Amino acid sequence: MTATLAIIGAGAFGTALACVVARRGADVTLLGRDAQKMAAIAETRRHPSLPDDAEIPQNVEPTADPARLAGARLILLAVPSQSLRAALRTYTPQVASNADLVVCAKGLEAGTGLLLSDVTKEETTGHAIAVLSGPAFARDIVHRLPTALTLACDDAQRAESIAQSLSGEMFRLYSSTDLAGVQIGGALKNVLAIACGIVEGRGLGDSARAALIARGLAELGRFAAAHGGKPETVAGLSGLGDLVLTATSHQSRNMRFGLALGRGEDPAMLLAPGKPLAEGAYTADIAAGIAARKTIVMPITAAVAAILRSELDVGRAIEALMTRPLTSETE
Ligand SMILES: NC(=O)C1=CN([C@@H]2O[C@H](COP(=O)(O)OP(=O)(O)OC[C@H]3O[C@@H](n4cnc5c(N)ncnc54)[C@H](OP(=O)(O)O)[C@@H]3O)[C@@H](O)[C@H]2O)C=CC1
Ligand SMILES: O=C(CO)COP(=O)(O)O
Repeated sequence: MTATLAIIGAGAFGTALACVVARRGADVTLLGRDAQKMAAIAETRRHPSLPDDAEIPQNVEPTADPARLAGARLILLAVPSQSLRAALRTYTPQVASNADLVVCAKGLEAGTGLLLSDVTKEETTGHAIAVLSGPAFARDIVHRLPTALTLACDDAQRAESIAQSLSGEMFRLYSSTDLAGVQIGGALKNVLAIACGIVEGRGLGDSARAALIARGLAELGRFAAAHGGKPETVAGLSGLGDLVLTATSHQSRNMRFGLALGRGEDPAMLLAPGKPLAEGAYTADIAAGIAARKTIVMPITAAVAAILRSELDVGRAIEALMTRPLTSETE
């Protein structure tokens, strides 16, 4: 089988995306880095991070052989944000020069503060680069529950054609040209989900959560605007949509991470190797640094970053947020 679609990163999301595309009848290469794990997925047609009743279709080829990327014309990048640059360096030499690349991770790069599309641009030449983001848990996707996400690319026609080729049964993609706005929504909602988890873990009530979502969305909007993102993107699937999902569901790893912090667990222990991925724990510090340099008002993001650096305890953070000078809601 030579698949024209390949996914780099065989975690929960990469595998769910493989399932959705394969159900349309397309052959899919699912590339992971651990040959043993990939052989087990190929044998059992199950993924350890997905429910047992989610069978991986036979037209998905789980493999650890990068040579299998050669025939693909559309490649989804579904590794965690901080692994993206390394994965691009390892795998893109095997990728056809006319393949389109779709970034599916949600974060900013530590050290550079770059959007992941810009990391991809730096590490590749000549490929069209798109991003996929929006409210959808891997489990919901594999269970064929209705989901809607945004596919963004600078080139509107390319965004539409990639959205067409990935959309499937109960998996609906809307196209956009706002690469920055779509990525910033996906990255920052994880930080705000951690904040909402903290609020719930502390037992601060539903009113506090609602206030945090609204004021968090204002932060997300200011950060997006400073990077050229559009207000309508912030109000759409990849902004408000994903923020509401992640900040209110215990399925979210970022929300669960915040819950544990709110109950007093040590951030370092929660980030130890082998613990579930919480992208917002990295994004908080990166975004807070950018906000400080560019003077973007982001008190919630700054508080989450300070809690994670153990510079502020949760009680003091809440007190500081509630005693900030009163301002207009639109500032
Ligand atoms: N899970 C979800 O519901 C959703 C996730 N996302 C986003 O997708 C991204 C991935 O998340 P998710 O799949 O859940 O994470 P997981 O932790 O389930 O999986 C991450 C996968 O990436 C692999 N990986 C890490 N580094 C590399 C590398 N350098 N080269 C190759 N593979 C690598 C890991 O391999 P190994 O197993 O060998 O460690 C693992 O299989 C995140 O940015 C997340 O925010 C977006 C929407 C929904
Ligand atoms: O991005 C997601 C859903 O849209 C997944 O969120 P978590 O990474 O917090 O589980």
